Amino acid sequence: MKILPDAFIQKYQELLGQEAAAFFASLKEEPVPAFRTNPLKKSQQSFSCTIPNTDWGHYGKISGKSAEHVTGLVYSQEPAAQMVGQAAAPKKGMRVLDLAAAPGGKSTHILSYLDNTGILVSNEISSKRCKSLVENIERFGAQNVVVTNESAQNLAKTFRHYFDLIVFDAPCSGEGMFRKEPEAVRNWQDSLPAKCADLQKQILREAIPMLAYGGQLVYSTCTWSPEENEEVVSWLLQEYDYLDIVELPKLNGMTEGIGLPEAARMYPHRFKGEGQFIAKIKDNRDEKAVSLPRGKSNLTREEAQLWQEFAAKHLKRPLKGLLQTFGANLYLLPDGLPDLSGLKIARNGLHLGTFKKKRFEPSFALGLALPKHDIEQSIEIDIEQFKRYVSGDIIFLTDTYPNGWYQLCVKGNGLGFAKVVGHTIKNYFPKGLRFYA
Ligand SMILES: C[S@@+](CC[C@H](N)C(=O)[O-])C[C@H]1O[C@@H](n2cnc3c(N)ncnc32)[C@H](O)[C@@H]1O
Repeated sequence: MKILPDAFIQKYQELLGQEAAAFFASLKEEPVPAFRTNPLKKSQQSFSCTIPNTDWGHYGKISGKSAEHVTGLVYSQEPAAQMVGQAAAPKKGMRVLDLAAAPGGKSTHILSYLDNTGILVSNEISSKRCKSLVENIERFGAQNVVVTNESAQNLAKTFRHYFDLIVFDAPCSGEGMFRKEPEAVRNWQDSLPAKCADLQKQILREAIPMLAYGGQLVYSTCTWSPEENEEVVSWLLQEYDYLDIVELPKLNGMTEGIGLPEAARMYPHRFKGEGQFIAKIKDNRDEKAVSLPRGKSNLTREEAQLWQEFAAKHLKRPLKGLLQTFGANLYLLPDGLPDLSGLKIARNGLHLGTFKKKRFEPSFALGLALPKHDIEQSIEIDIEQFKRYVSGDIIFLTDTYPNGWYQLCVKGNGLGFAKVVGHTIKNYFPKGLRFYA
């Protein structure tokens, strides 16, 4: 790690008193790698080193080139960040907004809880960061998520009082990332926390109108500065008299917020992970249903027929939701969304495939999202074939299969659709994702 700024040392010396030495020593240690398994994938594996008090967390590193990563069975996320999704823990059927979502750690965790019920709007303001968010969401394989590329202010025009839960993992001074990202140390200045706090309050002000009556908000940062944490939460509670703070259980070495015991802090000398702050807030008003104009299907009769033919031949169960096209691409949106036409959309629900001159070609995303028992035809490939396939090669078959579309599976989980022609599987692994394993 880079040398800590003097002003940082002085600030945390004062704040932590006798604990400061242990805190500074922990910042010299290596970061703690970890991952979550994905309960949406039907072929599970057992991994060692479980993180206590979590449903899916494990300590350790999983290669980004492994079949487990590429099929979305695991998502790498350090242990303290895992506590944010856990604090949010949406119930099935909820409408959830992840307001600052890229690259997707909290969103994929939320999707694990929702279990393909309800709706997640996963939003990221930066279009560059949105790309990795979409990739990570697709790999995770959920059918109930839309990715938007918007400011909170614009989102609020569409989603007034809509979300049962909003997770705001705020842009922050990133002190908790000092061990993982040397740049966070380089960028730190004494004045940075106050600047970040101003932005956090502004975004919260824009986001609050999207909270449903009786809804919940989880606010988190990966920094320790009280300005961006307890002070922002206290401001929020003062500004909106219908918001209350909810007590978070202090697990695995979490500590209470400073002067705000309901909130949780994670320091690496106490909690095995990086730095994090979490607060959970509840709108204490009575729940009240709000009706918003709904989105509509826009398929032509020919498109609807081509999709139905494909679905009848290849899928064992009909997919539920709203079908919409964007150009030649067909998407499935979760039921119950308002009309999204005023928003910049990065992923309009589950990408089902593409219409090509009188035929329908299934997408990579669909083959990742569906479990093999929901698909008529699948082919299991071994690890050597997996390595060749992800590098862009075709696969030679020893058995005979009728020509057509098959879901490819590795270790039991989908790796997209591919076409069998004679004794070969043609390569449909997206060019932008190819690599040499
Ligand atoms: C801590 S990161 C989010 C990490 C993410 N939740 C995860 O778990 O993978 C904060 C995000 O806030 C976004 N951001 C920056 N300025 C913003 C703004 N004005 N409104 C909304 N989001 C913003 C950043 O682009 C960044 O992706």
